[in-house]
Amino acid sequence: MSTAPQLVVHRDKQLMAQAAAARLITKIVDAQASRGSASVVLTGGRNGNGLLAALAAAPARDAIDWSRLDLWWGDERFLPEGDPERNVTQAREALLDSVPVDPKRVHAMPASDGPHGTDVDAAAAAYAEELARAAGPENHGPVPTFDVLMLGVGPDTHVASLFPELPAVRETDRTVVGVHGAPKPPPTRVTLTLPAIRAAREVWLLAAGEDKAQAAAIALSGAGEIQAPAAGAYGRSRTLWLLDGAAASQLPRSLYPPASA
Ligand SMILES: O=C1O[C@H](COP(=O)(O)O)[C@@H](O)[C@H](O)[C@H]1O
Repeated sequence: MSTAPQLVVHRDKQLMAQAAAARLITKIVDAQASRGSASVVLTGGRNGNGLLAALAAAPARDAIDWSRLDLWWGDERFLPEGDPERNVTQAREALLDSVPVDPKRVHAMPASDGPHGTDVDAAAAAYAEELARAAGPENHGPVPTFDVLMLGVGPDTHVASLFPELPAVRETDRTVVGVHGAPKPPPTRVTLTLPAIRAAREVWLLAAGEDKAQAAAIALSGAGEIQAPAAGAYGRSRTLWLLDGAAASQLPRSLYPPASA
């Protein structure tokens, strides 16, 4: 069942990143207190990396027990290990190299020079198996119930590497698929599908900047998920859109929250 999106609009991009980082710290600490460990799905892109950099700079990051945190990715650019365009490379630079994460709990998606070579479909299947192995009987299907799954919203309404009208956004069975011919470089990618995204307790969509304004307005105004993948991303208990004023500037007034800062 879909959860109705809740919106929080912050003054600007920097404040949004800092507030989202604070929110994430609290979520992780609470999950670790109640379930022993936490699992978070990271996103690539400017807003996702901005949040990670804000988290790295937040003194409260030390409240997290980094050894009891599983990190997954919503998508990956299928490039060689260490390529600066890979989402995991950027996450390492923004945050992961400066905190004591357990390397065994950092579940990066495969690289194009990894065990599956350039076979992106095999790489996607391997990640699906890794997720299935991590899912317990208490979870809802072949992926763990992630505590928080974050998605940067692209200017064309894509989330993860689910681009409008491409086959990946139509997938209803598999949890991870290879993407061929993505309109944003690089063309070959690995992505979670909508069914995997919807297994998360909370899905947070990040949209900051003027170039996200139209995408946010379309996705939040009743568009279909095939044409606007962001519209199909929701969590089991909560779907939260975190925006800045610029990204919220084209939202219908009926959606604009009364007083957020
Ligand atoms: O390529 C990607 O783009 C989106 C959005 O990125 P942004 O720079 O426009 O914020 C991101 O969510 C995705 O993870 C990434 O692979």
